Amino acid sequence: SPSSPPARLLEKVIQYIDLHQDEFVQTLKEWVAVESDSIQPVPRLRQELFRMMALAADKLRRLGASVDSVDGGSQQLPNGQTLPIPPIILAELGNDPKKPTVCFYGHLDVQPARREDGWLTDPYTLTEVDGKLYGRGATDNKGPVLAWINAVSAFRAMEEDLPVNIKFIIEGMEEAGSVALEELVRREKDRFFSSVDYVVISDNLWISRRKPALTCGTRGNSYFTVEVKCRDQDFHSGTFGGILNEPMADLIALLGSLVDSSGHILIPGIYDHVAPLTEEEKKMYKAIDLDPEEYRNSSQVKKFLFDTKEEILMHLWRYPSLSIHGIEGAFEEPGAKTVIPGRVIGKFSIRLVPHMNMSVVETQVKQHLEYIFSKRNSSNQMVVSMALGLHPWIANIKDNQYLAAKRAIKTVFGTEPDMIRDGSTIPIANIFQDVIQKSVMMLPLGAVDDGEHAQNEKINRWNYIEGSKLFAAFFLEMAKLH
Ligand SMILES: NCCCC(=O)N[C@@H](Cc1c[nH]cn1)C(=O)O
Ligand SMILES: [Zn+2]
Ligand SMILES: [Zn+2]
Repeated sequence: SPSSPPARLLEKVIQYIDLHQDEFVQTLKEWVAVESDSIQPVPRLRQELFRMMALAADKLRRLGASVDSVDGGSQQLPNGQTLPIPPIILAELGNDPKKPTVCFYGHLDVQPARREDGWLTDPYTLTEVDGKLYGRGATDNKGPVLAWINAVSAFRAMEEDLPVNIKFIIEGMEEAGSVALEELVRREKDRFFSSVDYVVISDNLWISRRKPALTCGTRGNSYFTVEVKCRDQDFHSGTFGGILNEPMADLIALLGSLVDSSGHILIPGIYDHVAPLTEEEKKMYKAIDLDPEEYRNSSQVKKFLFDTKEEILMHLWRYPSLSIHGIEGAFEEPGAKTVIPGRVIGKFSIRLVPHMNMSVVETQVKQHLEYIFSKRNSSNQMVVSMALGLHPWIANIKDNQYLAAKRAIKTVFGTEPDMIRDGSTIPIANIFQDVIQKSVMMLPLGAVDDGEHAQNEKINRWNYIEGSKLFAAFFLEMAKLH
């Protein structure tokens, strides 16, 4: 049919991927075996990250790509130490001006994982149980990066012309805040990115176990610290308890004033600019494949704040949420130490949605906390700062690549995708959209229960292999639309 890719070629590619699936799983096993943890700033793990990036560069070179491993410079740690940042890979395969150029972004660093955290298998030994490939990084994000490479390698192995020009930008510091990435994207705007037409990111999950999805938006995040200080040293509560405004009591009152037990944010004006709910949007939530009971059970939560599918999705995707993350300086070890912390820093963040304004939110938060603090008549000092401001991301789903991806999903999975948003933030999406001004699409491969960042992270063999086919079908559909 005019809307499906050249059927015979796709059939051949699909057959190739099926036949070589054990090799693809073996490569994922080799990549998962590298402890490329970017969070713990220790030299041994940095070496592992460098090894990971070298493995990937080598794989891409063997595919025939020209690869530039761009020096990432160094990272200054709060303790004054510096650590090298692993190189960012810029690679390209094909530069036919008649074809569209699709750039894939991915990351090969992972969250920390230790067997004793509750993993049932060694996190760095990819282990298959009932079709599930368990291992740190299996779904976030080594599996999807390899799925894209598998798709390219299928065309190469069969000596078939690639339907699109391919570029890669692969980093090793995403979990640590994509250190050095934005600067590189800005620097390469008129070089590496000048010929890029589309950017594809596959770094989030479906909302279902079996039904594929296309992501058309993510929430942003404004991350705050609130410091309450009496003095730099701690106190003995026997010697000072009763005669001080205790910083911890002030901080608990401040944090306790932010959100009520129904999840409603208590900061005046915070909902003022949230986009009104439309009828069309309501229909979109209805169409999503999510069983709220199954979701709740598999999350091992007794009760969510909301019962219906529509309410749950809206509160994850289209309303802001406020989360309290932690308190620096609090006494959090086991035991019964009678300390009064002298200086504490509370941390919380607000997930932002269209059309909230970052600087308005910052002012609203600061004014609210100042008001609550002033009512306490405390002699302590309070300082509120917005440590991080990440905007929500909205896709242009009218772009050709969304159409191509929908068609490819239909061909490979035999179904229309769930059109979803994501409650988390993928900051690089806005950077690509704003800096290089190219169309960005999020095309996830992993199932809802893959457990990114958690113990027993996995990707299903089915998702990994069908995902490789999906990317191949997507290349063909993109070529047809060009
Ligand atoms: N499924 C992909 C999630 C990626 C992720 O975890 N992003 C972080 C980014 C962030 C936001 N605020 C600070 N960092 C997230 O928490 O959403
Ligand atoms: Zn990720
Ligand atoms: Zn992650």
